[in-house]
Amino acid sequence: MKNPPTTAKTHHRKTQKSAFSHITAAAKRVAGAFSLLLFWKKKSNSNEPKLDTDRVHGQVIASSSSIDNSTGSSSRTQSRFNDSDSYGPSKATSLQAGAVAFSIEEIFKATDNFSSANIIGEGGFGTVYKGKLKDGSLVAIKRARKDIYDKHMFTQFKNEILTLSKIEHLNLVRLFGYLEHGDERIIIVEYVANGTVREHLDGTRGNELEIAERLDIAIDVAHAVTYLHMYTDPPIIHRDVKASNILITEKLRAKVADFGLARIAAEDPGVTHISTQVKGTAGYLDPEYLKTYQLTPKSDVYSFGVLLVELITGRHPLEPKRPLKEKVTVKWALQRLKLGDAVVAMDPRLRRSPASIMVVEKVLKLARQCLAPQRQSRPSMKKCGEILWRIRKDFRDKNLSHAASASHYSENIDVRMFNRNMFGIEDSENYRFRSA
Ligand SMILES: Nc1ncnc2c1ncn2[C@@H]1O[C@H](COP(=O)(O)OP(=O)(O)OP(=O)(O)O)[C@@H](O)[C@H]1O
Repeated sequence: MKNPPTTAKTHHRKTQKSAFSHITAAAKRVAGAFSLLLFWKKKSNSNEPKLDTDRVHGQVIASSSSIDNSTGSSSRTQSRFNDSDSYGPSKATSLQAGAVAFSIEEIFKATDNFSSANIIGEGGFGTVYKGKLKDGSLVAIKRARKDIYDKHMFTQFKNEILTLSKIEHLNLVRLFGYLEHGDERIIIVEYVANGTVREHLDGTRGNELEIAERLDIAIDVAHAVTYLHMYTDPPIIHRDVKASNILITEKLRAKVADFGLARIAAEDPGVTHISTQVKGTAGYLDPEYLKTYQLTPKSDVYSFGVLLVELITGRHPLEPKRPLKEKVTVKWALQRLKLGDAVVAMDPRLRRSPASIMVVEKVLKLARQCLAPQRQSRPSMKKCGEILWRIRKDFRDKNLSHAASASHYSENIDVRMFNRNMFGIEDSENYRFRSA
């Protein structure tokens, strides 16, 4: 891989800790930790195991009503995990004294008192500001909307930040820290200058990504998520892989953002999933996760499949204004693939060439695997990265051979031009006749 997963602070999990201690630690860390970011809706009173869905800023929160929303853990989760806390108060306090805890003065200074001139976005969590820290580093400062404040959840979220702030990967947006001050809840992350993949695909940013750039972005995302699945300790399931969570650098490389929905995965190899509320974004949700509430890394693979289709078609996963057959983009695109005319699903803004059409077909084939209804049939994220690498190599090879034959062709043209000038041959028919 071009960017092999590396880190200074996390390690490949080599040691098999006891299943119990891992699950216990994971459960406490994940229990409801990210509900704040989701604008968690208040508890359902029903004990019927039904699926409630709610939509906030395009996000869907679907939860079994047997779930205890105050902790964010399901009854099923609780039966698997107990309540001991690996981040006891003293440990948390000592860690909070580190770089992850910011002061309000630092944030005021960094954002020029939350000047509207520094606003760079608005999301489910609240307003996002661009800021500059004392040491000159640029950061994105995410200020929670006050109406979503929930102290209990934020406390747990802080614990999660302690874990996530240790994660470093070229293709992951670095989480620097947080601030809790009065009714302010703020998260500080690495600033990424060039908008989101969605903005680029929508044409509101940049000059429309070319197929090679889209391929690079897909590879970057595959690396980032592979890293979360395989090389963090404990493993992490992102849970919200989507085009608007992929930030783009000035060099058009991708960084996966928004660990707001991340879950620490169960590490015991015997535990294949964790049971949890269904959270994520409409159009990206793994159908098996929706059905069973069981979250595995393959749920990210499913969302990644949707992202691949987005990159190829340029369309949003759900396109309500389109004709019936085209409303669900993955269905439509995979149908075109099945009919042998994948090129119809190709973003009309992409340049058509034998090489780019080949990429479209191959990437859609990979997307089809990622979108398999049964998670066992989906490839791992690592495998996705490897397949994309091969596709990129094939693309480059094909481009090279195309360029070589084009230069051969242009040499012939030069000869023809020379002949035309020398022999006064005016039209191609004559040329063909005379040169034969
Ligand atoms: N690290 C960052 N660097 C630069 N810009 C960012 C960063 N994070 C967010 N933004 C900008 O702020 C916008 C809102 O981001 P945010 O993560 O709050 O919401 P979202 O992911 O777009 O939506 P949702 O919260 O509903 O998933 C983004 O679309 C992006 O333009």
